[in-house]
Amino acid sequence: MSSEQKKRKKGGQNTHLQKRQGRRSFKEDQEIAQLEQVLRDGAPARGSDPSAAARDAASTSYAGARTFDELPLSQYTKDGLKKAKYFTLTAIQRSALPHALAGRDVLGAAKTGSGKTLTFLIPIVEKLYRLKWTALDGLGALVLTPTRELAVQIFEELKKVGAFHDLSAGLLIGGKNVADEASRLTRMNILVCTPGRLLQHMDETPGFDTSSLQVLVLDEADRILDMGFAATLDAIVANLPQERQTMLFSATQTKSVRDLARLSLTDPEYLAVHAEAAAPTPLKLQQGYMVTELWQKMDVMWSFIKTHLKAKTIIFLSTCKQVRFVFEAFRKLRPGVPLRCLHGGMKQGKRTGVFYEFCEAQAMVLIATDIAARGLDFPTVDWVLQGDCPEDAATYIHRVGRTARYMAAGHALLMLLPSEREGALKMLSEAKVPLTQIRPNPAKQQAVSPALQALLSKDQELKDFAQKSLVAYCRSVFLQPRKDVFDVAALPVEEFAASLGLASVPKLRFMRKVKGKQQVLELGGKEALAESDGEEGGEGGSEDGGAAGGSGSEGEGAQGDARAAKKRRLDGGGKDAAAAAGSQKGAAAAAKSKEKAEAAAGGKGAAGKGGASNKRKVPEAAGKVPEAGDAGDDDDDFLVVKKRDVFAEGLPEEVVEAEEAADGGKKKKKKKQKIKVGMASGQRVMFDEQGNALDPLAQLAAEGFGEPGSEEASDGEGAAAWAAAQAGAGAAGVGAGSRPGDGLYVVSARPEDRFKKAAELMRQRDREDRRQLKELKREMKLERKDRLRAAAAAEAGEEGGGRVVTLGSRGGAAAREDDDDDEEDGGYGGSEGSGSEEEGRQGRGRGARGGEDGSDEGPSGSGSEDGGDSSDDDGGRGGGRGRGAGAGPRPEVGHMGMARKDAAGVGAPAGAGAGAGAGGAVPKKAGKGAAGLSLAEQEAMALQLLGSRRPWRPGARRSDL
Ligand SMILES: Nc1ncnc2c1ncn2[C@@H]1O[C@H](COP(=O)(O)OP(=O)(O)OP(=O)(O)O)[C@@H](O)[C@H]1O
Repeated sequence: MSSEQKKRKKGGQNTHLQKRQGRRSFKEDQEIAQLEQVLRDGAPARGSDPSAAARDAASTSYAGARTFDELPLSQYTKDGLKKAKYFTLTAIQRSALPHALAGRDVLGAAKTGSGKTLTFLIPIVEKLYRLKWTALDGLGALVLTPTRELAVQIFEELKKVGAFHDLSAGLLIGGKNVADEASRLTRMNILVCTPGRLLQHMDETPGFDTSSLQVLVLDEADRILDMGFAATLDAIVANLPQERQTMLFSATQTKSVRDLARLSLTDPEYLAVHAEAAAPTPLKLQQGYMVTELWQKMDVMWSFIKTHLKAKTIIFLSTCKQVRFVFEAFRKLRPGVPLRCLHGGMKQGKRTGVFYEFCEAQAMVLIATDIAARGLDFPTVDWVLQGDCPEDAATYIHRVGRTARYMAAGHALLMLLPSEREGALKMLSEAKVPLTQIRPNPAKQQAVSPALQALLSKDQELKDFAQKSLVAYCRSVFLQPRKDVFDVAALPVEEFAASLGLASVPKLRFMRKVKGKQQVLELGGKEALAESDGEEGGEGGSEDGGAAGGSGSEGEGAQGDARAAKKRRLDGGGKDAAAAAGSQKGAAAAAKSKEKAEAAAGGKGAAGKGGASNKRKVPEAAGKVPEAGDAGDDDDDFLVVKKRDVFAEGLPEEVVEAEEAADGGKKKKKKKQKIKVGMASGQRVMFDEQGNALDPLAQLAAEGFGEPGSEEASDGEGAAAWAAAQAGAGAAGVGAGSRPGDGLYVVSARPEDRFKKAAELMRQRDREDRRQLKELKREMKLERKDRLRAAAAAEAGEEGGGRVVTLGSRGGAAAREDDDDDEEDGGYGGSEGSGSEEEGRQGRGRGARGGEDGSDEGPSGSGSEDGGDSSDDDGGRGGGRGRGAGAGPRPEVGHMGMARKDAAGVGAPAGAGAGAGAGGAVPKKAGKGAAGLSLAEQEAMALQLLGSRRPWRPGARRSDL
């Protein structure tokens, strides 16, 4: 190292040391002084909306700023924003940032996807910068979020905003090793965390000091303030200094004075930028609802998926157990689009993997609980389908807010039971949610129940899932506090069970049949809960929170609270529930016939076949049911009844029905292509280089069976046969003799011999295939083990302090200084870390696509199975061979479910996944052709081949002969 370099390095270290001691460069000091002055002099008037102010370049006021450059921000923050391509402010940023930068308490409310995250991250980073915060100053800011995924997402955004700052940030979420996290907490300046884990550290980690905290942020504030987190939050706040800046953000903001008092806000600025808007949901979001009988739900969801194969969709269901069952069942039926699931019962690594995978997918269906309802910024989601009615309008707004984010458009469809229709529509219209009724297109509806029945009869685990799913759903309805919407007595449980593929209804102790109708027992809340908990083997549905009345913890470590809250609610609400259900009986019974008639009209698909009766008629022909090869054609056809704008009520019902009938009739005539799932094809199908299916004999011939020069031809028998054929081929009935080198084929004279030989050869190849497949599986198993080991190592590394990052790449010396720690701890420093992460993401993305390829191209082949299934098993990190992607050398990258570009994920996945899919698949057309030929026909074809004047070459079509 030259002396100049040494000097520079020393200088850099000195600078870093100075910064650690709170000393800044002269330039930074100057900038900070200037910023302080502008913020003081130009602060917007209290109670004003800065976005309404006109921008005056001459004035010192920064109210009315339209771009980040016009705000009094440090150059480091401006550079970070520029690097992340953020230039102009969104509405909430225009309104709230000027107040927040001035250090005021803020209550920000704005529609989903409108940029609230930056609105609180920028002031945090700026405040700590202006205070010349250093590692020695400890914790300066806390961001609380209700879910782990949201915390991860905010942490990523923080890395962008703070890319050029010298601040350390950590991610504290449940599911990690607390002891390891503890060792590093003291070094953190900014923490993004879920409440449960933070409180745990406050209770258990010696030296975790929050006394100098400057900023507290509650993202999804109404959720954190609600019953589920109440006790946790109160305990956290009790540990924080009174004097601090507090900011609350949500699309559905709380105004409850009681809530705000708990946080001791000081003269907060309430900024609700879309309060006057016609709707609380994004403008470009098209929203519809569909009335569906409970027993039609599976069909409708399946049909929706099958008719939106190219879309990116989130399906929300009430409970973990429903999500698990629907995911597992649909996955086995291979709809033709990758499926993933997300719920609180999953391990954290898997959850994070699915989160990133769904972020990157082009077309995918994510089946999720309300754990995914809030804050998650999945790019380009096309559809949000709510399979179960949300517990309240806020949940509805957050769920649909996963689509149509920022400037994008999106679609949302809500499925309502006839018994929920009136109450839910009233609840949503009070919240000003614009909804239009949509009817399913009967011609596009597919019944899935027969396939489910078949699956469940063979798969005990899936059957258990189905039973638990049914119980969890009924219980969630039973526990819903809004009795004007949810009526457990109105649930047609038997028909529902049949629609899930169950032969009988599992025991529901909280419901009892009385005179053929299900009625809620007049049980006390606790009793009901105890019974239903016991029923599910103690696997409480509390993790699903949402459905259980909104108090669930979403698996965030506040389960104690959730359970307590649930019990409280039940104590007070159980009897109410029973009473309400009782009082609803009469009205419900009266309303039911009308509702059912409407539902039957609305859901003519299955109902059309099943009639308008309430009784579930499970379609008889199991073959009719969804198959991998079934058309998943035009998006929206399922929802758009022909010649009808479903978002604008139009044609009279009779006309539509007539059209539907006519259409349906036509469609029925079309014979559907089927692949017999699970049935052995009995035939090997081979493909030439162009991918054309070849019949076995042709393939054998093409590959040189009996060909001169080949083993067969060169052995005595082959040569003799050739000679014999030359001499008197006609006598042998072959007539195909030719000289070696002509490219014609010489075979044994007797067809039986030839077939015997061919059969033996095929058997040999089958054996070889099986061996190779076994080998492949073994390799994949080893890979998976390696990956798991790497992931475990990464987790262990990361658990050593959650995720930690030093914000800022300019402190090169700092980054270097911390490098050792970062490696050891599974953290990573500054921009280098994010760079490799980006690469990793790409790698993993490709891996995923490899899996998709495998899955899509080989519906029943081994390749597809390896690709599709195992990708799910692994938390959906790509499929096929591409799954090796997870094993990157940097543990932190592995933990986040991402792979490095140089890992197997790039080269191998698509090719391997697709290859395996194609190789193992039995495409219908080819399989049928081969299977359909009798021995004599095959013989005739062989003769035709053998008698051809032109040699058969791989790649030649049969018609070329
Ligand atoms: N000023 C901006 N310019 C460009 N894009 C932005 C800007 N601010 C935010 N975004 C982008 O808009 C998207 C939504 O932002 P964000 O997640 O902060 O929304 P939100 O209001 O918090 O939504 P939710 O209520 O669902 O939590 C993100 O992808 C973000 O990168």
